[in-house]
Amino acid sequence: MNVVETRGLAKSYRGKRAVDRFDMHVAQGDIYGFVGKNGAGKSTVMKMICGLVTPTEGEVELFGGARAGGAGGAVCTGRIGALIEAPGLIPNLTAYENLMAKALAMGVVDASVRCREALELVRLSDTGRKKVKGFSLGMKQRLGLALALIGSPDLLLLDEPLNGLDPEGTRAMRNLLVRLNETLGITIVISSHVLDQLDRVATRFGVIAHGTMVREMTADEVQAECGDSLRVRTADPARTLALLEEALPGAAFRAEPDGALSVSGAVNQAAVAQALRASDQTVLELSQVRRDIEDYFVELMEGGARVQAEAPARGRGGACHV
Ligand SMILES: Nc1ncnc2c1ncn2[C@@H]1O[C@H](COP(=O)(O)OP(=O)(O)OP(=O)(O)O)[C@@H](O)[C@H]1O
Repeated sequence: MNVVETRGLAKSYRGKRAVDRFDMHVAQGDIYGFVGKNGAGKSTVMKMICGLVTPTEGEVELFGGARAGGAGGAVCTGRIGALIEAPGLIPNLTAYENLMAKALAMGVVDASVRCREALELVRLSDTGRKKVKGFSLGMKQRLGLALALIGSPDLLLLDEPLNGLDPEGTRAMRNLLVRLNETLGITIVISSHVLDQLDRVATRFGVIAHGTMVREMTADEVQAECGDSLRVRTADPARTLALLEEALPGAAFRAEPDGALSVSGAVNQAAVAQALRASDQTVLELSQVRRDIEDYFVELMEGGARVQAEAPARGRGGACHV
């Protein structure tokens, strides 16, 4: 079952599209890495999912039950915990008091027990009488997460939860998210503009550029696409490209800045070597390289931006595209 599915979702601010024709699919149990540059539309999408912002067009389906636009959002908000923008902590209260304030406002049964459990989960049980204004950024982020956990949500929406954390804080937060996902079965959507914060935890990725979904893929698909490629350098790159394109129809080629060719897809080193030998090319280099995941996502984000820039003016209410 998809916990979140959006269809043709769009949001305009003062006539300008922040999100457009946006289709997203988050399956139950996913840790969904939602990746996009600053201003790509991640927060706006997350706010529409949890009902904080009303879509201009399209719909959000949550937990398999359709709801059009912002209508009906209240039905599901109890099942969603969100940490979007600042966590809204009260600086003069302790961690426990902050949690209790929210739990009581939500009418949570056994509020005290639930708050202590949440503190335990985020490893803040030992903060006692310390006021939140004295917390580190990492502690505040973890308390923000504990606030989002009040009400025992099935889905967590976390907007840039790793922003500004030092390496230790980042690791603690990542481990915590994996624990919540694995032990409590919570589906988690985490947005970030920095991929290396996500690639160790996400099981699925969605890449957004200029408000539109560029690509969704599982972590395994990303690994496969970032798998080994070949680097070929010869004295005559243009001729080599023409030759390899003809000899290896299943391969994809990319010119590197130094004149080398990167060859990926259904191809192996022996096939390339054979094609080059057959044409009497002088081979300066033929080696296997692993593609950098960060580079791959940047290419996707920039590819999406190009598609967006080249797209003709659209009418309103069109079909969904991925
Ligand atoms: N309330 C608003 N009023 C007007 N424009 C807005 C509003 N909220 C967002 N926008 C615009 O919508 C676009 C998408 O913003 P959004 O915050 O969703 O992006 P983001 O991917 O979350 O960026 P960041 O990583 O910087 O948080 C931006 O151009 C932003 O300026």
